[in-house]
Amino acid sequence: MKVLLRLMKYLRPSTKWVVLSLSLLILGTLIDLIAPWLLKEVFDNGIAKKNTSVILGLTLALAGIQVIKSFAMFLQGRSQELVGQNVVFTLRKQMYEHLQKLSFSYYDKAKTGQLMSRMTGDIEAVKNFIGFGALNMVGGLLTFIGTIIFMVIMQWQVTLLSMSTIPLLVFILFRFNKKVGPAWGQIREQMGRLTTTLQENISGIRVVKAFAREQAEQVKFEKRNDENFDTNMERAKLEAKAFPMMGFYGGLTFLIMIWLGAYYVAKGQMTLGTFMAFQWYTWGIIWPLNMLGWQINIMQQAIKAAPRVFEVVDTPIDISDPANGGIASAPIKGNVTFEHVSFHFADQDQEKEEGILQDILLDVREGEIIAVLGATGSGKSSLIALMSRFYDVSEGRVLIDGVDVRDYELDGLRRKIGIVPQETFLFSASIRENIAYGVPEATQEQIEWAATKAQIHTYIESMPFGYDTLIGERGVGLSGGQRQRVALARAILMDPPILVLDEATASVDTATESAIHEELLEVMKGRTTFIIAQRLSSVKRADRIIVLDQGKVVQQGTHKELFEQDGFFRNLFEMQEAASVG
Ligand SMILES: Nc1ncnc2c1ncn2[C@@H]1O[C@H](COP(=O)(O)OP(=O)(O)OP(=O)(O)O)[C@@H](O)[C@H]1O
Repeated sequence: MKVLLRLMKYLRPSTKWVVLSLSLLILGTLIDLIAPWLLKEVFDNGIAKKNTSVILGLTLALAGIQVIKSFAMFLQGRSQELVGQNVVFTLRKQMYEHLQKLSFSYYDKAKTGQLMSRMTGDIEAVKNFIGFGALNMVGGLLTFIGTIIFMVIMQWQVTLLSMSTIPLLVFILFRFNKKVGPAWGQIREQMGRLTTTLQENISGIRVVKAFAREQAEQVKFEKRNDENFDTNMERAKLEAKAFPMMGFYGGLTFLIMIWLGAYYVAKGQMTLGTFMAFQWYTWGIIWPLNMLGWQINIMQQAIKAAPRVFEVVDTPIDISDPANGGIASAPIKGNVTFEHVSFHFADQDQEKEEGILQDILLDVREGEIIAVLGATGSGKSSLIALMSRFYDVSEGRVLIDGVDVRDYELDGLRRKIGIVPQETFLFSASIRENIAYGVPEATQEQIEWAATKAQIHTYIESMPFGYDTLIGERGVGLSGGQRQRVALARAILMDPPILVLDEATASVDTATESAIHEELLEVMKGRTTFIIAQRLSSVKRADRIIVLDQGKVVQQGTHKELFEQDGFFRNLFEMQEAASVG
């Protein structure tokens, strides 16, 4: 009920269309109720009294109201669809906007397939109810009640006696509603899991093929498909049990009405016209009840689908602008301070697990080049993520130019930090659009300048369509290193005071890496740059190197200072030296 009430709130912006649709529905129902009455008059006042002008007049009246009804139903269908589409539009917009605002913590756990299924199938189920089922239910109810009233006025004994089967019909419907609800809940959930399996399979198809796991994947998918098939069959079984029974009791109503009606006509307690009208009216009782089965289906789907959408929309946004809107980021120069920073992920058990970062103290001057080294999983990427507020610190503060990052206007803060992430994501658009992603208004010269700095300009020029070359969603047509260079150009183009290169040259060969670093020297000038790297060759230009180990800074200093100390840095140096000699 709560879900339905919440869904009804989405109708508010379309109030005038809802009112129009309802009014037309009432008009259509009234016409349906008047038509059998006119038929009764044709028999009783036309045929019985052999009055042809009454017959003609009433037939014309019947035709007239049918024309009006057709027109009303056309308009009603249009306005009803508009109401449904408006609700879908608003829900989809709300969900998409909310997804844009949710933080990394949410996406760490979110399943893409589930989100896609909620955005499409679940919202569609809601639309079917709002834009079709709900109003039809109201229409059915009006027809049902109106028909009984008209019939009782005409001949109450036959009406009440022929309706003796109705309580049974209502009982069947009640039971059906109770059982079909959970089935629809399962079906919606299974559709989400099915889409997730499909999405993961397609995204990971290269791994699937490389490990020859197609057969196993097929089995996994089949299992999900089977589950969905079985639940749908269970639901169909419920329908198969309920609907024919309803049809049977409906038919019985009709039979009783004919039998009793004929009996009453024969006894002279009912006119032939009323008898004929009753045959028509009976459908006004049977039809809404039979339709109610389908309408319950539509309603239950919506009741189970809507909470899946609301769950996303209701997820609290944990990282957002400060309440006062935040400090403008325009003057940021690039001084970065980590002040006793500790960090753990939201789902970590703080009692049992150590923090990902522990009591980090770091002061980076504007324009300084800082290399961050450390073993895999030591917390390098996490440290950097705190600057852009991809996550918020658990303790301490991260300051940029002396201001806590949580006090800046969020978008502005992020635009001041150009990041080349470990994993490059390119959109299915042209190379130009991909490079200009952060600065869509950039000129061709600016884009080419950034591409040159990232050592990718010459390659782009050599492609048949140059900067207009379209790349697929995984950067089809580009190698791993080339993709990384496009991502590098994207960050450079933002002209940020703080630049973060997270293993940004890990996928390029050593010659290209050294060329990129030569070019980057100029780019890095005047910018605070964080270089996360495993290769020492990438960090040799750094002013200072910090070494992380299990979330703590264990070494800090210049190349020379660290080389003179025993520790991770010298070990790494010696290992890489040995490897290059070997
Ligand atoms: N979303 C997450 N939830 C929980 N733990 C996480 C999450 N992301 C990373 N971790 C853990 O946090 C630790 C630090 O990860 P981080 O990515 O910062 O390491 P890193 O030094 O950058 O590693 P690499 O060099 O392999 O990229 C790792 O132990 C990792 O398992």
